[in-house]
Parts: sequence; C-alpha cells; structure tokens
Amino acid sequence: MFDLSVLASRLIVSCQAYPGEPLRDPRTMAQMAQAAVIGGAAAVRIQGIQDLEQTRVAVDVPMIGLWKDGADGVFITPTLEHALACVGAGSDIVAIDGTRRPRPDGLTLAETVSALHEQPGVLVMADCGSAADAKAAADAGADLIGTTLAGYTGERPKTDGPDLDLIAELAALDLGRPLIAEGRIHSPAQARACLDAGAFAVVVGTAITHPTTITGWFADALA
Ligand SMILES: CC(=O)N[C@H](C=O)[C@@H](O)[C@H](O)[C@H](O)COP(=O)(O)O
Repeated sequence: MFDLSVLASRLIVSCQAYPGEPLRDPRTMAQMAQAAVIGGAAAVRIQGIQDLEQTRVAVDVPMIGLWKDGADGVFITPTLEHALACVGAGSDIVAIDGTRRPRPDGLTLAETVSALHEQPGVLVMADCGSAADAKAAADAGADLIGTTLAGYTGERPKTDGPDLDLIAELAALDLGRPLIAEGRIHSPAQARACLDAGAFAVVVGTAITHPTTITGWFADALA
C-alpha cells in the first residue's frame, strides 16, 4: 500500500472518455494519464477495466480505479463485483458510489468496504453527494471521502464550480479521512480554493482531459 501522504495538497487527474466519444480508447486514456503525470499529477483516476489495465503499465503514480455502469442512480462502481474487477486491473484505490442509496447487489457500503479491505493493500474512496453521505461513508470504513457526486444526487445544488460550501463543511466535520475535492473544478484558482476550503487533495477531470467540453467553453465565449 502506498503512503497517502504523497497525495497531500496535490493534483489528481481524472482521464475519462464517454461512450461513443472519439477519445474512448484505453490506449488514448493511458496516454492522457502519462501526459497528466508529466504535467505534475500526483495520481490519476481512471474509468473502465481496459483503461485501468493499460494505464497501470503506462504510469507509476497511484491509480484510482472505477467502473461506471450506466449513468443513473448508483453507477460508479456499483457492486462489489465491479470493485473487485478494478482491483484486479491494478487500482491502488477503488472509487465506489459512497451515497446512502441502495446498491444493486444488495450489499451495504460497509459490507462492500470490508470485502475490499480483504484485498491486500487496497484503499476505498467513497464518492459522496452530501455531508450525510460522507459521515455514513466514514462510519462504513471508507479510507478517502470524495465530493464527486455533489450536485448529482439531488442533495446538493449543482454549483457552477466546485461545491466549496460542502468541502468546508466536510473539512470542519473532521471525519479523520483525507477529503478529496472532486467535481466541476474548472480552473487552477478553483483547485487552489478547494485546498483553502480544507480539501486534502483535488481531482480535476473535464477541465484537463475532456477536450470536447473545453472546446465548447471557448466556442461559446465567441458565439
Ligand atoms: C458525476 C460523475 O459521473 N463523475 C465522474 C466520476 O468519475 C466523472 O464523470 C467526472 O469527470 C469526475 O468526477 C471529475 O469531475 P470533473 O470532470 O467535473 O472535473
């Protein structure tokens, strides 16, 4: 198991392409991860088993793995089976849905986390949508708490940028686990603001690795 302190105050880059998109290719995402590491990413967050396998051999930094199945409800690594597949593909940390919603395999979050902890060296990141989720995920034994799903589960507003209020609230709760800011962090200043609000580390995806969206921002500004 790597020492989580290597991620303190650092940038984690999420490299994901969505179904049907031109960059959706495991080799392309592995190359994106390599490019992010050269730029200073301390870790990468990677979706899908093939992407994980190819990225594992391409970069040396810690890898947060997830497997999205669907796009509604509980879809981020929804079952223990999905999570174990992410472990098998080389994830150091497995990111799983960390909300209080029922999981499709009927396991509780605590049962899922403890089954994953039976795997040597594996850490679990709970992707949460609210402070109530984060508290429950800490109680369930998650090793890292992420704000990934804030604005996507109906419990928090979908802020334009990161949900800094939630980050500050979670930091004040002092859950005893690293707090990972994730979701709609679109500029270096916003990333810095997440650390200033109390986050331990910051995940940026779209603003670094999703050129179609970034292009749209520029195109819209010119329209
Ligand atoms: C809600 C959801 O499905 N989030 C996903 C989680 O892995 C990804 O689609 C996001 O890109 C990732 O969280 C990083 O966030 P952003 O791309 O906003 O920097």
